[in-house]
Amino acid sequence: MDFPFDVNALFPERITVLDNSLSAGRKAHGRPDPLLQISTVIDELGKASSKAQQLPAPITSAAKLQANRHHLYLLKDGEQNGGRGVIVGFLKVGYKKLFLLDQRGAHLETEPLCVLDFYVTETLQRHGYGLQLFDFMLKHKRVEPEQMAYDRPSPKFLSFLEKHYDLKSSVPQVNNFVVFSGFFQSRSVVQLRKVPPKKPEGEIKPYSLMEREVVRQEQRALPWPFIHPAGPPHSPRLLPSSPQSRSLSVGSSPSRAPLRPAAAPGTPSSQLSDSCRAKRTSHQGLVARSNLYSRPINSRELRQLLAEEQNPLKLPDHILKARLCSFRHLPPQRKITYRNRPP
Ligand SMILES: CC(=O)SCCNC(=O)CCNC(=O)[C@H](O)C(C)(C)COP(=O)(O)OP(=O)(O)OC[C@H]1O[C@@H](n2cnc3c(N)ncnc32)[C@H](O)[C@@H]1OP(=O)(O)O
Repeated sequence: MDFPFDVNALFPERITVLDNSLSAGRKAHGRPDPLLQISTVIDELGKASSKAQQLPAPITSAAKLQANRHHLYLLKDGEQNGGRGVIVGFLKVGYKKLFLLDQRGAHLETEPLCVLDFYVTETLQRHGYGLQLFDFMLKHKRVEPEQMAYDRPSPKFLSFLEKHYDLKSSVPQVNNFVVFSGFFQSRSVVQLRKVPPKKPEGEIKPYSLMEREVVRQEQRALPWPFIHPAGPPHSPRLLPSSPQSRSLSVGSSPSRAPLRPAAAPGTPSSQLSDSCRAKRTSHQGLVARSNLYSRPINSRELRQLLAEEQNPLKLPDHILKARLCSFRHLPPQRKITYRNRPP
């Protein structure tokens, strides 16, 4: 990527490390860094990178770099463009607080160094420039590739990591970050801290845990309401906190689509995250519908509810109510008492 100014004068080193000061280090003839030109370079690279990754907007810009404690490594080829130099690419890293799941599904709070953006000019890709940038950064930060987290890595980047650093077995996460199996063995990532256990009334579990649970439950036991909890018969509200509602949320219904297998190594965790979001929404809808009843719903009703949850054209609640009533041919008023009036 060339610019209408002398890249060599702006960036004397082959690889320049920029931080939030946007200073390229050595000041030319005692003058301050030409901030405007450095900003132009960063902004143009950010745009090119987002285009290459088909992102809706750049995730790298001069303004963003100034506002964060990230490091941006900028690689030039000083001999091109009539000796004025061209920019070959960049790599941006920074520390992030992340909640990650280890191989056993334990939830950990971590603060690893993350690769946030990485780009080599199209015409210069697959010439080893990416490796030069990455190796430089590893030495500068004194970190190993498996100790790092990768923010939604592209297929090219995943291929790069596998080829150069033999990183291929990723540990599925519920966020967009990818970590590899060595991550949790590494002592230096042990800003690792176990997240204190959630209260029983806590949130829905991460998807990967839910999947494990449902497999176990499907193998072992019938879901609620086939097994009734030891609770009063007229207190059947499915609270999101109850273990029953959790088993509902993980798809124990026979009518639910087959479970996806655990994310394959290298699969971008964004897909997992999307699926997780969908399942949570479904769970919440299901619980909301179940809450319409002042008694435990039976197995047929449960199946019907699950089927409705899967149906993109969800039925209005009053039709759903009528359908559920028709199961036992009882008039609606004897059958169901609403806790909440239907909309
Ligand atoms: C967290 C993130 O930043 S994700 C975003 C990553 N960035 C992008 O996807 C933007 C477009 N891609 C690029 O800019 C570059 O391809 C980079 C930065 C990923 C790699 O830089 P390069 O200079 O091409 O890497 P380098 O030459 O050192 O290594 C080449 C290896 O990278 C991978 N790679 C690079 N380009 C490609 C490609 N077009 N298709 C598939 N794999 C590729 C391959 O493993 C390749 O080895 P191979 O040629 O033997 O198959």
